[in-house]
Amino acid sequence: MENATSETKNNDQKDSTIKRIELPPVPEGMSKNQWKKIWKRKQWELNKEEYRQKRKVKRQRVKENRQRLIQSYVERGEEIPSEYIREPKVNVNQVDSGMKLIIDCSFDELMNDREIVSLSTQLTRAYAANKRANKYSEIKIIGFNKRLKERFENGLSNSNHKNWNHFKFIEEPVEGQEQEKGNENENENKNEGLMTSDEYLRQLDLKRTVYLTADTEEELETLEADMTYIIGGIVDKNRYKDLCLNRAKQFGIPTKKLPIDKYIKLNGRQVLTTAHVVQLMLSYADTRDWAKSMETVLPQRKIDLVGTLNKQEMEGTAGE
Ligand SMILES: C[S@@+](CC[C@H](N)C(=O)[O-])C[C@H]1O[C@@H](n2cnc3c(N)ncnc32)[C@H](O)[C@@H]1O
Repeated sequence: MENATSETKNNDQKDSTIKRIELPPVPEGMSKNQWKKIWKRKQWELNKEEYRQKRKVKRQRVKENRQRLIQSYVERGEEIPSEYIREPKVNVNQVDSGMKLIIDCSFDELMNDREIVSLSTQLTRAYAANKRANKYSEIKIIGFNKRLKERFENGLSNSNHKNWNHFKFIEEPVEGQEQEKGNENENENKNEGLMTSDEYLRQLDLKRTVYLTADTEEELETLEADMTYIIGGIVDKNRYKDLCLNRAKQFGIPTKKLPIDKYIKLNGRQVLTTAHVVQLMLSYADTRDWAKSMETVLPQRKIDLVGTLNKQEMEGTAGE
């Protein structure tokens, strides 16, 4: 044990790659606490790559040790202790949030190939988040066609997306293909069959549906069970302002924006990625705490820390 401790100490001492700079004097108009937080973040930014490397090496070491240990139990014919058996990546205790989410992916022609790949990755993130959430949501992907569908069927063929739990891909019929209803379709959209995204949006109950968009005035204050929230499935680097707002208007669907401004201050525009919005909704459905959800879901670089702390101090909204 002693050896292990001194080895760790030596490793730390040897680690000259981590740059540490003493806390400079507190800038005027800022509290010491605020400054400390900001300084900590700056130090982290400075050493980001080194930390990433360290984490990678450590993960590999832990993995190898674990495999060696397990192997030794197997070779001795002994039962593997429960602490070495990995928890499944599924949250077995999760309950239905009652909230339904739709990701509207009807924007193929507005994205380039890289953006399609990015959107597919975001959908896999949304699925992973839903699997782990304490409160899951039934999530439907509408407008599933063209390059996105191709990406899942070729590039991501191992993802087994047709069998994802609580996640349905509603395929669009391709031209000349007959509309299927019922169970014949072997993919997961058993009840809906093939359906265009427009058809899907048209049959929604407008009183129980909200299209989320950053381009509207009204804020989403809380989430209600039995409501359907639509999120735009597009990666557009802010090229198409009002795109989803106009789509919602076209179908008479009420629109709301996330109450970001009330809780945190963001660097740049308040337009989030599709995956972050799904994660935020799942987190809020569980915690009922916007500030906490935003701080855990959104990347640090996106949050303006000083602005956020000032805002929360002034408005008393931290953890509200
Ligand atoms: C990358 S954004 C797409 C931006 C696109 N220009 C549009 O018109 O929505 C992905 C989706 O996340 C949701 N979203 C992003 N930021 C949001 C916000 N601040 N409030 C509500 N929804 C937001 C919207 O549904 C949006 O369509």
